[in-house]
Amino acid sequence: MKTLVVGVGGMTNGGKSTLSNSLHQKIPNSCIIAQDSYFKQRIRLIHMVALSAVQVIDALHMDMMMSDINSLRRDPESFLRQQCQKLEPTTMTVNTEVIVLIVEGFLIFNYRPLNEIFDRRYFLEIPYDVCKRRRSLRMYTPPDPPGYFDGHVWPMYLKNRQEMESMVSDIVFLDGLEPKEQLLAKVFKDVCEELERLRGKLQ
Ligand SMILES: Nc1ncnc2c1ncn2[C@@H]1O[C@H](COP(=O)(O)OP(=O)(O)O)[C@@H](O)[C@H]1O
Ligand SMILES: NC(=O)c1ccc[n+]([C@@H]2O[C@H](COP(=O)(O)O)[C@@H](O)[C@H]2O)c1
Repeated sequence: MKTLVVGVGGMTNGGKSTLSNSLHQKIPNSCIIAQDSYFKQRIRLIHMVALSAVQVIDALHMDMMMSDINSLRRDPESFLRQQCQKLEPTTMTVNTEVIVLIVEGFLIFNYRPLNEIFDRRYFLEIPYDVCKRRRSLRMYTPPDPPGYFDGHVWPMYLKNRQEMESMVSDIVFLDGLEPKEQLLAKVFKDVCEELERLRGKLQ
């Protein structure tokens, strides 16, 4: 069984989870692995002053994330049977030759081993003021302290983005201001075309 791996990256509040969940709903035999589920526990509990450390790849258990992704690619059926509590609810029937794995997160393109396995890469971007407003409406654990967005989140986004652009070139940038339905239609069409190509190759 072949896995088509779709990366949905982007800045905080760019709309990654929204797009990934809608894609998952629309694509039979798909599942999501979200980078947010791999934050280190120590970082979650850390005192506010150290929150800058949260915006970097070292704050995440990328080894565990890779291990889950590799297990899923090796044997989707048994992986999903074991992990169904941990992953997003799945529309998987598994009875297929290709499954679509949607990997979403704010630093998915900043980790080389993960980067290498994507068949398609998308990056959702929104302007500074929209990002700041959307983020101010969200409640994180731990919550953002005052001044956190301008002091850490935005500067680290700029730094991580620069690093990403020096590492990867074939990213499709998406305007996160576009209506959700429009973004979904665009990516869905693209993924369907890729699936057709892949199925053609497998025959
Ligand atoms: N295309 C869009 N247009 C307007 N608002 C959006 C869009 N996509 C997501 N949102 C909103 O932005 C906020 C953050 O979306 P979310 O998908 O959780 O972002 P991320 O996973 O990138 O942090 C949510 O309130 C969501 O409803
Ligand atoms: N889910 C967690 O355990 C956790 C822990 C620390 C920070 N965060 C925040 O999550 C953000 C990334 O997620 P979004 O891209 O969904 O905003 C980071 O900017 C970080 O501040 C999440």
